[in-house]
Formats: sequence, C-alpha cells, structure tokens
Amino acid sequence: MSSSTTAIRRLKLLNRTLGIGSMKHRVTVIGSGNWGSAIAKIVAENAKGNPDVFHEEVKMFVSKHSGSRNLTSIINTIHENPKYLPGIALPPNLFATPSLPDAVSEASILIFNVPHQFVSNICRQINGSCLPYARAISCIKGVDVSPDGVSLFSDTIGRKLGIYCGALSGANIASEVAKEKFSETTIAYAPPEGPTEDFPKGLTPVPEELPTVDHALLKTLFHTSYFHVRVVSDVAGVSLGGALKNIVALAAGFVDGLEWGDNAKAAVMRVGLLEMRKFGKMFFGKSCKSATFTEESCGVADLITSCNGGRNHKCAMLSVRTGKSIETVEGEELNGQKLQGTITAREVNVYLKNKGLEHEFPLFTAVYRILNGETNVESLPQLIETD
Ligand SMILES: NC(=O)C1=CN([C@@H]2O[C@H](COP(=O)(O)OP(=O)(O)OC[C@H]3O[C@@H](n4cnc5c(N)ncnc54)[C@H](O)[C@@H]3O)[C@@H](O)[C@H]2O)C=CC1
Ligand SMILES: O=C(CO)COP(=O)(O)O
Repeated sequence: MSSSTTAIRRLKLLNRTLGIGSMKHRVTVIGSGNWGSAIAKIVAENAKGNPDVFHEEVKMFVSKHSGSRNLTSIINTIHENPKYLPGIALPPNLFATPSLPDAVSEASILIFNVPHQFVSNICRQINGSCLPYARAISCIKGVDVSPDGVSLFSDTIGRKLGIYCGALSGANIASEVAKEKFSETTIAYAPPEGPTEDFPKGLTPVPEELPTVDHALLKTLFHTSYFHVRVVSDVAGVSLGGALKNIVALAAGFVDGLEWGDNAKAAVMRVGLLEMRKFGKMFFGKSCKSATFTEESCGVADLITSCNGGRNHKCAMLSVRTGKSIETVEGEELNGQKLQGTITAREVNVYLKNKGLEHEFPLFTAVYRILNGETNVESLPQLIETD
C-alpha cells in the first residue's frame, strides 16, 4: 500500500472517529408482519442507540396486501402495528412506508422479513432500486424449491438483487421477543471475498466511508440484553434449521392433537432433527455444518420452541382436534399471519420425489402425505419406523 493511500485511510479513520464527513448505514426492514415488526422494533432501538454507525430513522416496508386499510399511517401515528403485533409499542424512529422504492433506495442494510412465498415477487419489484453495495440479512424461514433445485432464500435474494445476503434465524417466537422476554438467535454472514458464480465480478464493495459490515456491526444492529446474538458463517445451516423445523412442528402438532403425550412428541422431534441435518448434508454438503443444528439457537432450540409454542404446531394440533383442514384453521386463528410449514412440506416433497429420495426422509414425507390426505396422523409411528 502506498504511503498516500495509508495517509488517506488514516485521515478517514480520524474523521470517522471525530464524526466528520463519515457516512452512516441506513437500515430498512422489508416486511411488517408478526416477526417483521418485532425485528424492526429491535433494529430501530439499536439504530437510535448507535448514532455513530446508523442513521436514526429506520424504514419498514408495509405491503398493500396486509389486509388492513391504512396500516402504514396507523403504524406511523400510534407507533404500534395493531394488525400483526398488537399491544407492542414500536419506536418512534421506525417509519412505515407502503413504497418499496422509497424503502430500499437509500438503505445500505436491508433486512428481509416476509413469508417466503412472497419473496420472489418482492425482489422483482425491488430490482434496480437498491444500492449496488447494499448488504442484506434474510430472517425468512423457508427454502426456495423448484423440481430440480433447492436454494436458500439468502442466495435467491442475493442473486436476484446482485447484493450479498446473510441469514438470521433462531428460537424466536415473535410475540415473546416483542415483549422483551429473553431469547437467543443466530446470524450467519460470510460474504465471498472474490468472484463467484453468482458474482462473477465480485461484490460491489461497501464504500470506505461507511462502517464495515462485519460480524461485530451485525451484532451491534441486532443484539440486545434480551435478544442475544451469536454470529457464525454457516448460512446454509442457519437457513435450513429455520425452514425445515416448520415441517417437524406440524408433526409435533399432529401428535399433540391426538393427545399422544410428551414421549411421542419427543420421538418426532428426534427423527425430525436428524432429517433436517441429513437434508443439509445431502444437498448443501460441506457448506452446511452438522454442529449448527445442535449447537446454535437456529437448530435444536428453534425446533423445541416451535414444537411447543409456534403457529405451525398450533394449527396442526387444532386441525386434528377439530377435523378442519389446516388451511381453514390458519384462516380462522392467525388473523392474516401465514404458516410456512405447510407450503415448505409440499415444496420439499416435490424436490424429494423428483430425486427419488422420499424414503430417505420418512417424517418429511409423512407430514406431506398427511397434509395431502394420502394417509392419517395415526399412521405416523409406522411411517417413521426404522428396521
Ligand atoms: N412470527 C414468528 O414468530 C416468526 C416468524 N419467522 C419467519 O419470519 C418470516 C415472516 O413472518 P412474519 O413476519 O411472522 O409474517 P406473518 O406471518 O405475520 O405474515 C404477515 C406478513 O405477510 C405479508 N403479506 C401478506 N400477503 C402478502 C402478499 N400477497 N404479498 C406480500 N406480502 C404479503 C404482510 O404484509 C405481513 O408482512 C416467515 O418466514 C416466518 O417463518 C421467524 C421467526 C419467528
Ligand atoms: O419460527 C418460529 C419461532 O422461532 C415461529 O414458528 P411459527 O411460524 O410456527 O410460529
């Protein structure tokens, strides 16, 4: 490095330290549902608390499909999201906007937090509006499956927008986090250093005037005294844990619906955890670490919380108890919130069937067949029985 480059760097460092001419990150949350609003609350609080790194104003995109007229102006007036996160005060520095271009055009950090079935459409609407050097985090629990391929939503978002996207997932029932009850989460962030298949020219660098987006900065943005963040590099493990546990949570709900007791539920959770890990190993190879499923919040901890207090578990249980379809229960019970497990079970099954691998994942396959009316919940034990 030449002496003049070193001098400029020193000057920038000094300026940054003194707050002169330094740039700050602008943060936007894309999504305003149950988890979208809870995460927006946290990052808005942390943005305000770290004025040297972040602009105080955090934007939150509110879809016109939110099912509540004027939700944007209601949120901005009463600083609460009465549709998706009622009773929780949102910070006044969080600004809701119904416009995606307005939400993303100046943001250097984008946080994606919408039900996974809406991601492709949202990316299509964003394309071309976001900063080329923006960095993103996906809080989405789902996988992007087509008959011949399975992708992480972090990769899908990154590829569609031409920016790097990491992932956040953990044992995080939104209503508990929003009430500031203690929980942990896992963030995975590992941007490539050189050219890759998705980024043949490499990533557009974050301007030097902006604070580096690294593990420490992400912790500053998401960590609180009640929401403990661990940052790792296994994006596949973090994303798959959150997506696949939703299928297992449906199985746990079915079992609870039959009142088969805790041993039965523990059995489907054990088998489910093994299938989650096997899916990661089989389709994501070395980029997915076994330890992520057992050591991080995004793995076994999320499985436990979701199989007890999650929406997938609740709707599956009520479906068995009432004899109503799970889609009917979802419509009646969730006030517009969306299940991810039912869609994921079907998407994963299309992929496994196409590969001739349904038999390798008997629990995932059984859940799909129960949802599809091809078998009944009472058959679960024999469907997951091994030799
Ligand atoms: N709620 C929770 O406890 C947690 C949820 N997650 C994950 O976070 C992601 C987002 O979930 P939530 O915020 O809970 O969403 P939600 O289940 O509350 O769904 C409502 C959201 O969907 C949006 N929406 C509805 N119809 C739409 C459409 N046609 N186009 C675009 N958007 C539409 C609404 O605007 C709103 O943002 C999901 O992948 C979920 O699995 C992760 C951890 C906890
Ligand atoms: O992911 C969750 C908790 O970590 C919430 O799961 P549900 O979508 O089943 O409510």
